[in-house]
Amino acid sequence: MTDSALRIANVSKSFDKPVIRNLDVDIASGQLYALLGPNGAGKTTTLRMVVGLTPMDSGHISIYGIDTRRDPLGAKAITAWLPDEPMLYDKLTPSEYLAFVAGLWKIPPAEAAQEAERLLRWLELWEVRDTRCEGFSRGMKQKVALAGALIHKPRLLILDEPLTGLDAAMARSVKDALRAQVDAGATVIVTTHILEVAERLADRIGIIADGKLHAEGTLAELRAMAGSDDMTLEDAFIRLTSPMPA
Ligand SMILES: Nc1ncnc2c1ncn2[C@@H]1O[C@H](COP(=O)(O)OP(=O)(O)OP(=O)(O)O)[C@@H](O)[C@H]1O
Repeated sequence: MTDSALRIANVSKSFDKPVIRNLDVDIASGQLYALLGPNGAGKTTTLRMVVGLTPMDSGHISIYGIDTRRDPLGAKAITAWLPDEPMLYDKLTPSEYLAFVAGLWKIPPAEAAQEAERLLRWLELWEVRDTRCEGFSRGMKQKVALAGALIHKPRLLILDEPLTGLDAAMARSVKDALRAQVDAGATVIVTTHILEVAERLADRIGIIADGKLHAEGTLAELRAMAGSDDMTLEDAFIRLTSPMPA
C-alpha cells in the first residue's frame, strides 16, 4: 500500500458563504499532484488550511499521518508552502536569505551552509549568491523562494501557482526542480491555471469546483471520465467542471 502524504477528510470552510464543502482528498506519497479548478473554486483556501494559515471549520487534515490540528508544529516541520507571491527580504542576498530561513528552522549553521550551497548550485543561483535579491527578475526571486522552502528538506512541498509570470526557460527550470524533488522522494502539490503544465508534469490531477473534488486521476483517467480518450486536458477540464444539464 502507498503511504498517504496528505489526507483531507470531510473538511468544510465558510467565509461569508460556504467555500469548501465536505472536501475529501487523499494524495499518495512520492507524486506530483496538480490541483486544478476554476477561479474561486477554493484551491488556495484548501492549501492554506493544509499549512495552517486558514483555520478549517470542520474535518481533519493529516500530513504523513500527522494531524495538523493536534500537532501543528510536527506537521509544519515536514511541509513547505510557497504562495503565489512569495515574500522575500529584498535587501538580503540569496545566501543571507537561506541562512535566515535555516535559522528559523534551527538548522545548525554548518549543515545549513552545506544545504544552501547545494540548493543554490542546483537552482543556478550560485553565481548571484552574494547579490541582493532586489534587482532579481521574478523568476530568480521565485527560485530563491523555492530554495528557502526546501532548506529544511520538507517531505511535502505545496506551491500555489509556481509558474505564473515566468518565461519559458525559467518555467522549465522550476518544473525540472519540482520533478527532481519528487524523484528524490518528496511529494509535490501545485495549483496551476496552465493546463499544459498539469498535463505534462503531474502524475495525478485533482479538479476542484464549488469547494468539492469533482474528479481525480491520471490524465488518461480524467479523459475517460469526460468521455473521450483523445481529448486534451483543457477539453476534459471544461467538460468535468461544467454544470450538469438539468
Ligand atoms: N479571507 C477571505 N475572506 C473572505 N472570502 C474569502 C477569503 N479567502 C477566500 N475567500 C473566497 O473564497 C473563495 C475561494 O477562493 P480561493 O482563493 O480559495 O479560490 P481559488 O480556487 O484559489 O481561486 P483562483 O484560481 O482564482 O486563485 C472565493 O470566493 C474567495 O473570494
